[in-house]
Amino acid sequence: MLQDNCLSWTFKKNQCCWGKEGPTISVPVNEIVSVCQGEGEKQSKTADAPSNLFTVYHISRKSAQRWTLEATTFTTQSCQEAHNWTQVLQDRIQSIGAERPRKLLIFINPYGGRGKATRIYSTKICPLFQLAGIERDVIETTRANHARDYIMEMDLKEYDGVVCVGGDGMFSELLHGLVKRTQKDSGVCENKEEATLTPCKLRIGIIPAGSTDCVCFATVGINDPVTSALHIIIGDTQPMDVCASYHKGHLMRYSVSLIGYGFFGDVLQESETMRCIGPFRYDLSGFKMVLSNRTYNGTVEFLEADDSHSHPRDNTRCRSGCLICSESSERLKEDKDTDSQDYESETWQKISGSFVAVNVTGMSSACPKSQDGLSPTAHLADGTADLILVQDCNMFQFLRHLKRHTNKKDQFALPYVKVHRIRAMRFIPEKLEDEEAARRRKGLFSSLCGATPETSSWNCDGEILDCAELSVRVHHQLVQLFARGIEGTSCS
Ligand SMILES: Nc1ncnc2c1ncn2[C@@H]1O[C@H](COP(=O)(O)OP(=O)(O)OP(=O)(O)O)[C@@H](O)[C@H]1O
Repeated sequence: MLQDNCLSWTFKKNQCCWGKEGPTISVPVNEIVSVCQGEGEKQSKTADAPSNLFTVYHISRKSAQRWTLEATTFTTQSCQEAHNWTQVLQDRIQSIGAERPRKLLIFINPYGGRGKATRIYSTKICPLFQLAGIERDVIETTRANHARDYIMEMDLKEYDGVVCVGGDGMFSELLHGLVKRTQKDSGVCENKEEATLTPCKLRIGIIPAGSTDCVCFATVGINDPVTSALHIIIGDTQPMDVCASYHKGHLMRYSVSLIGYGFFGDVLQESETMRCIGPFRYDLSGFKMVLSNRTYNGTVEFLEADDSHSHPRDNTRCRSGCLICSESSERLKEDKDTDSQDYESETWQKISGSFVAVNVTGMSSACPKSQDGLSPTAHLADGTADLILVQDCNMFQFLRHLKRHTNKKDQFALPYVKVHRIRAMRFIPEKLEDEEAARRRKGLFSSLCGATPETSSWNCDGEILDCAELSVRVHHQLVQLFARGIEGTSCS
C-alpha cells in the first residue's frame, strides 16, 4: 500500500506460525534507494523476460544509528502490475527527491585509516551509488592537499556535492577547499575578521575511512561507511557552523570541532614526535601531558551568546531536526539585517589567569571514545561554540575532569572548570618573566616530562597552529553536510 509517501506491506502468513500474519513494514518513500522490475540481483539476467515481480531497495535500521540497505521483492498478479508499481514508485521518488545528488565528486585518500579507504569505496560504497543512479567522478589523492587544491581550481558546476573517503584530515581539506573557493568566487576577503562569509552551496559527504572520524560521528552518530553513503544517496542535509581562527589579522584555519590551547595543543604537538607508533601516539602523548600538568597564563575575552535559547549546561542534546538550530536561522538573519555584525562595539567578557586548557568547540565533538563529547549540549548549527576553560588545577583534578568525558558525570561541575556559549573569542597569552619562573611552577612530574614552555600552541581540528595569540569567530551555517544529525531524543 502506498499512502502519504509511505510504502507499507504485510508479510504473507508464516508457515511456521500457521494462521498468523507476518509483520507489517512501513518505509517512507524518501528512504527508498531504488526500485526495479524483477527479482533483485537476478533482474539483469531476466531483463528481457517481463516479470511479475518488483524489488524495492530501501533503508533499514539495524540499531539506533546504523543503517543498511535491504531488498524486498514483491509478487504481483501480472507483469503489467509489477511494471505499474515500479513506475509509480520511481516517479514518487523523483518527485520528493529533489535534494538527492545526481553527480558527485569523490576524493579517496588511499593512505587514510591504514590504507583501507580505497577498498571500502570499491566494495561497499560504489555499488550503492551505482544502484541509486548517482554519477561519480572519483579521484584518488596523490598528496596532502590534493583535494583542497582541486576544489579551489576546477569547475564544480556539474556536481551536487563533494565526498571524501578518509578521516577528519580529508574532511578538513574539503572544508577548506569549498569555503575558500566560495569566498573567492563571491569576492569576500577571508582575512577580514568582521567579514560575513558566503555560505557554500555544494554539500559535503563523509565516508568514514580514517583513523579519526570525529566529524562523521558527531553528525551521524556512528562511523559506518554504508550508513553515511545512504545519507548521501537520499540527500539528507545538515547545516553546520564553522569557526574561523585568525592570528594578527590573518586567517589561520577553518574548523568545526576542537580548537584547543594548552593541554590539547601540547598533546598534538608532542604526538607529532611519535608518528611512527600510529594512532596510539595520542594516548601516549596525552598520558605524558597529564603528568606534565602544564599551565599557561593569559587572558580570554569572549562574546557570550544570548542564553535565553540554550546554554551549555541545559542538559539537552542537538539531534535531528534540532529546533534551536533551525530557529537560529531566523534569529541571526534579523541580527544581520540590523547590522549587529560589528562585534567590536559589543561588550566582551574577560577572564585572566592560569589555564591548563582553553578549548573552543563548535559542536559536541563526540567520538567513539567519548560518546557525549567535549561539550554534550553544543549545537551543530546555531551560530555558537562552547568555550571551556580549565583553570589552574593539579594533575589529579585535571584527570577527574578528563575522566568525566567518558562517563555520565558532568565534566563542568568542578570548581576549576568554566563553560560559556560564545559567538567569538580571543586569547592573549601573557609572557612569563623568565624561563626559571616557568620551571619552578611545576613539581616532580613536570621536571621528568620537560619544563613548561612559555606558551602552548593551538590544536585546530588536529592541525597545529604555531601561535599563542588567536581570535576565533563562529560563522553560522557556513557549510552543509549530507547528514541529518544524530537521530534520537533531544533530552539527555
Ligand atoms: N595521497 C596522499 N598522500 C599523503 N597524504 C595525504 C594523501 N591524501 C590525503 N592526505 C593527507 O592525509 C591526512 C590524513 O588523512 P585522513 O584524515 O584521511 O586519514 P586518517 O587515517 O584519519 O589520518 P590521521 O589520523 O593521520 O589524521 C590528511 O590531512 C590529508 O591531507
